[in-house]
Amino acid sequence: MSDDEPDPELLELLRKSLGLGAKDPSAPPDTKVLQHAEFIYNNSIDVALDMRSTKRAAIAVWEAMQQQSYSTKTWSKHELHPKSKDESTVNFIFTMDLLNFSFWSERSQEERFAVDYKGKKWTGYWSLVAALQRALDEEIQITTPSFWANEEECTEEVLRNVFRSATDEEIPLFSERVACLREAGQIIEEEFDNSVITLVEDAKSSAAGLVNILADRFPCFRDEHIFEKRKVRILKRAQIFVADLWAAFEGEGYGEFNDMDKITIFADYRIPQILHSLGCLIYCPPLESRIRRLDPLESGHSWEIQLRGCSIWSVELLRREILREHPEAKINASLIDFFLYDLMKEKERDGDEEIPHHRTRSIWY
Ligand SMILES: Nc1nc2c(c(CN[C@H]3C=C[C@H](O)[C@@H]3O)cn2[C@@H]2O[C@H](COP(=O)(O)O)[C@@H](O)[C@H]2O)c(=O)[nH]1
Repeated sequence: MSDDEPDPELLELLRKSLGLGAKDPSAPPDTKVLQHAEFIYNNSIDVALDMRSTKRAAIAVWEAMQQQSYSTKTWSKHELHPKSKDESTVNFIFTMDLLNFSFWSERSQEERFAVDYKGKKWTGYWSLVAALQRALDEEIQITTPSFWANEEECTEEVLRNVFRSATDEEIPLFSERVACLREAGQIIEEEFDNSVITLVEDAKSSAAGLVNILADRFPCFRDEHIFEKRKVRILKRAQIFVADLWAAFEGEGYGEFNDMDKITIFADYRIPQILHSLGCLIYCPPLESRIRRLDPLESGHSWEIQLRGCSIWSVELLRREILREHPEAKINASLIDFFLYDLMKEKERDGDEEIPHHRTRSIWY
C-alpha cells in the first residue's frame, strides 16, 4: 500500500458512516499481513532489500528444497513433534503456538534455560516442545484448555514444574506465558465449547479465516503494531499455528485449508537473521551495529517493525522469483519459512552465524 493510497481502515469507517454497508461478506477472508508488509517495506529507510541477492537466494533455496524433498512431511519427522493425526495433535500445536515466543537467552549455551527430555538438553523452540511432551509423559494435561483456566488444578507451581529448567535460568517470560494460558483457556471455554477443534472448524477450511479468528478473539495472538502512524498486522503466532496444523496433517483433515497462499512467513527473530546472511536484507549501519552488539531492541520500535515487515516482503519476492523460474512449483511462504528456519538452525549448529539475531523480548515471537 503506497503512501497515496487511502487507509483501508478509514475507507471501512467511511463506508459504514455513509451507510454503504460493510464490505462484501462473501469476499474471501484476508489477513492484511502481506499488504501491511508491503506498506512497511515501502516506508522503511533503515532496512532495505537487495534484489540481486533475492534472485540468487531463490535459486539456492529452491534447489536445496528439491534436493531434500522438503515438504509438509518434514514437519512430523522432527523427533519431538507429535505424529498422530488426531485431536491430541491439534491441541498440542495450539498449546505450542500459544507459547511459541522469545526463547533467546543472554546466558552462555551451557547456562541458558534448557529442558531435560529423552536424555537430551533442549534449548530454544525445542525446549518448549520438549517441556510439553515431558508434561504429557508425566500425566499433566498441559494441552487441555479447560485445565489452563482451572487455577485450583493448574496452579503456578504445576506450571513451574512443567517448565522446570536443567540450568538455573528459568524459561523467559514465564508469567507472560501463564497469562497467555489463562486467557486462552477462558476464551476457549466461553466461546468455543471448550474445544480447539471447534475453533479450527469455525474457520471453515480458510487459513486466513482462522488467523483472523485468533487475532480478533484472542488478545495474546493480536500481533499488531503502529508504524508510520498506521496499524500494521504481523500476526506471527496466529499464522504459524495455521501452518503447523497444515504441515502436521499434511494438508488434510484438521490441516486442510483452501487458501494457504494467504499465509506469509512468520516474522520472528530467526528469519531476518537468515535473510541477512543470504544478502536479501540490508541494515543501516546503526541498526547493524545495535544487532552485532546484542543490544536490546524494544518491541514496537520502528527498526523492529522494519525488520519484521521487510522480512515478510523479502520472502514474498523470493517466492515470486521461484515461481518465475519454476511456474509448476508447489511452493508457499509457509514451506519456505520452515526451510529457512531449519537452515538458520543448521548454520547456528555449525557455528556459522554471519550476524546475531536481533534481541527483542516480547510475547509476539
Ligand atoms: N519463522 C519461524 N519461526 C520459528 C519456527 C520455529 C520452529 N518451527 C518448526 C516447525 C517446522 C519447522 O521445520 C521448524 O522445525 C520456531 N520459530 C520461532 O523462532 C524463534 C525460536 O528460535 P530459537 O530460539 O533459535 O529456537 C521463536 O521466535 C520461535 O517462535 C519456524 O519454523 N519458522
